[in-house]
Amino acid sequence: MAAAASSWEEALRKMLPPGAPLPDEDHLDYSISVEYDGPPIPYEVPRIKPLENRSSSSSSSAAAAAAAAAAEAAAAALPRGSRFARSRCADPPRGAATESARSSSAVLPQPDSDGAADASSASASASPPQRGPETTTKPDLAAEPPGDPIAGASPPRPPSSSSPAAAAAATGGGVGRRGACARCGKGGILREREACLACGARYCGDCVLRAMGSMPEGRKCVGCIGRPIAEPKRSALGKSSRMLSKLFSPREVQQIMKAERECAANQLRPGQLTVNGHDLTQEELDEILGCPNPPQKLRPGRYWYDKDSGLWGKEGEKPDQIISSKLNVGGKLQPDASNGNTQVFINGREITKLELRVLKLANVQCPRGTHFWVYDDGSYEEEGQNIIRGKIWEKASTRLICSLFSLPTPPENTPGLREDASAPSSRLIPEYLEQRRVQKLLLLGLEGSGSSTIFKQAKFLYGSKFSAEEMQSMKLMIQSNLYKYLSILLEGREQFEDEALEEKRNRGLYADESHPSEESEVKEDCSCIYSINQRLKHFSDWLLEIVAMGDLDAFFPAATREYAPVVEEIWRDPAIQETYKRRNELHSLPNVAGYFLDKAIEVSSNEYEPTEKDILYAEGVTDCHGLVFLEFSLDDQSMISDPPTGRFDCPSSQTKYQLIRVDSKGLNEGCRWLEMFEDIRAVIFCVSLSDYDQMWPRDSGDLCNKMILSKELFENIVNHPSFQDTPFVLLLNKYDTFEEKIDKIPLTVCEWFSDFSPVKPHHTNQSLASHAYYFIAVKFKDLYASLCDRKLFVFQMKALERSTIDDSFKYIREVLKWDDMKDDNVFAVLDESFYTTDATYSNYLRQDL
Ligand SMILES: Nc1nc2c(ncn2[C@@H]2O[C@H](COP(=O)(O)OP(=O)(O)OP(=O)(O)O)[C@@H](O)[C@H]2O)c(=O)[nH]1
Ligand SMILES: [Mg+2]
Repeated sequence: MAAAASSWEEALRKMLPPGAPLPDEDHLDYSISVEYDGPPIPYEVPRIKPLENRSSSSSSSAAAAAAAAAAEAAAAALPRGSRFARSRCADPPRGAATESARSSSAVLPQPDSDGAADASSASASASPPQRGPETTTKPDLAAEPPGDPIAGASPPRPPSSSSPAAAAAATGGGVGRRGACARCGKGGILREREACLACGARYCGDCVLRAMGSMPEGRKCVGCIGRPIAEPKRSALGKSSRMLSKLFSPREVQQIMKAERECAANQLRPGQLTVNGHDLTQEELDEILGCPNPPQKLRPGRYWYDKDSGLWGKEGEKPDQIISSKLNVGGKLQPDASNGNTQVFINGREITKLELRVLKLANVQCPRGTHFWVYDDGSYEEEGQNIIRGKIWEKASTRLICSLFSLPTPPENTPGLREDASAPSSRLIPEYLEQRRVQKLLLLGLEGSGSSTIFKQAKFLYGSKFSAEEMQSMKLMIQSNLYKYLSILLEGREQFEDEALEEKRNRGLYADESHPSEESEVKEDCSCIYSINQRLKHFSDWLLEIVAMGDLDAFFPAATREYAPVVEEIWRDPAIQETYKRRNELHSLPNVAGYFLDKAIEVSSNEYEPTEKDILYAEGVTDCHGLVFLEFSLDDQSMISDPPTGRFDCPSSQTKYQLIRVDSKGLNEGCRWLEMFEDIRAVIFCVSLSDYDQMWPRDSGDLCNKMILSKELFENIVNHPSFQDTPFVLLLNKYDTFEEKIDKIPLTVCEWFSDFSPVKPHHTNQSLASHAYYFIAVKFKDLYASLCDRKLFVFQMKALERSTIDDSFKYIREVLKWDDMKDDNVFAVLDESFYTTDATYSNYLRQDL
């Protein structure tokens, strides 16, 4: 055991930066991702072993066993062959098994004594559910050994305050530890539980069937049957759990879930909903819930509803969904229903700023004072004009824009749904599931950080092709970039020439004093290695003038072919080649300049078609107003940690992602795009590691270190109100260039990193680049924590290597899962274990890894 622990420690030590202490069980996290590319590990990664539930040992030793098993299980969450070593830069583990277990809790919120678990336990104690009439119970359940878990026929029993264990469990104190089973009083917070949707009492796998019986209304204690569910649990309705799938066949689970969703007791009640200012009656509620396309995830609250278009939203907010139109429910739609202030109206409602912007993007003319009439198929006309001007949601691009900005679109099959009205289960259309599963990822970064390369790589990777139109504009962009690169070189050449001649002159003057006879020689020699001939000089002056006037785009690429031979000639000229050797000093010259200038003639030809590599290397990406987006799926089977098996309630194993890239100009211009995004799942912020010695002009024109500019942009984005609760992933890009550079140029040239002083201990063979990488990662993490007191996730990448992009998206997917778990509170996940949130956590409990 000790040997195993020390080998784990050794393995872990190799992954950490030299000198970093081994992580402490309480502080371990996964938030810096590094790729483990060492040799295969010579030992088995520990895996979970089944817990012996029926052990008669004391509760404390059972708890110890449970903790050990959970620890082991958590260690198994590092999948065999995983390329992601989860490492951390603080404090020591004791053996990797316990360590990984802690690491999961480090990513997740710690138990909170006022948390949901307690709340529901407390509610159980405050109002103990009544016993069902058909229930018979045994006298002392705490003393009773857990029976056969499949003994569904055994009499169920709700938690009873007369049972000491249950009472202790309910109050969260005494023998019953937090999260202990409300029936047998055993187990701790790490044990899996099923909770009653009404009273919140939690039961272990051995007791759940006895407590809940055949579940005619889903997961409720027998005594709670007929009672309404607790509202916070509404989102859990119909979502099964691991425990149920262990206890029942998939078909039975389906039936229980159907009952849970559809039984009368679990539905909303009339007084809970207000629509257009009127409380709904039972009939109106029935009409809403029974319509072909009812509101999804309906909760008690105040809503507005536009009968003509079907638009539906929360009072004072933008539309949220499009439901069936013409329902006879609620009062009259008020102009201020959604709190709009645009002076543009749809069916009498003043629309919100966001709706107006999207309408404009969709090319709908809507000056102030316009009153539209919009019908449920999206066709619209101006009030009183009787001419249908088009259909708002007709174009796929408009639907995508709506989806990017979280505005609803009618389901594709809206008309067809009417016919299915009689079948209640047809309401659970997969499309809604799909919609729910779209995750928006916002990709940002300073100019040149690599965000468009990442975007393009994702496009190549996940199968979406560049259209002919995009290819054409990519070609024009590459062609005109040739001139941009050339102008940077020519400008640099002029500067180097001036400096060289100046130096020569100074040397000449010096020589003049000591050797007056050389004077005339020096005066005559006014050329140097950076000098070009008159013809090229003429071209150079002309080009630099165009650039200075900002007219480059007007001249090129129209002039591309005409000047291609000159470009080629200048590029090959020794003076330019000498200048190119000093490209480190030409900060605005991208690394790819040489690549494209080398093939100037080919690129300039009419027939030129950019290759995949050209597209990747090209700076920027063709876009619309600085915004590009891409929709793709990741095969959930390829998760870093494997998904649970047998997920019967999740038909699609593909989560859709929308990758949205806003270019740096869009960010500079008052972040105008950012405020339009609402439900961004994660902000992916890209930083070029190799920027630490680069200078870049601020808006004011003053030069500033580029890493500092990245830092400032990062701070602005983190502080942006749109992203207050959004997880951030930092992609530290261009690690390849960074590795090359770091040995030549010290990291301390950037003042933010002036305290970098690596000490290389003997026991690791980590490179300077890897030290420096960690240092930068931790700088950003500390900065982030100081701004918002959250954890920043960091990923190292080389965007030109496609595999690192794939890995980064898989890492991001994991981050989203961790974030989901955080939202739902891991203890709730453990206790209620709904599939929607447990994909990662389930690995800690699986036995078949
Ligand atoms: N060596 C190296 N070059 C990279 C890497 N990632 C991107 N580049 C290059 O860096 C340059 C800038 O990358 P972009 O993706 O265009 O940067 P950006 O963030 O989109 O910046 P703008 O397009 O200027 O807004 C391009 O020439 C890329 O080919 C990398 O990991 N390593
Ligand atoms: Mg770019």
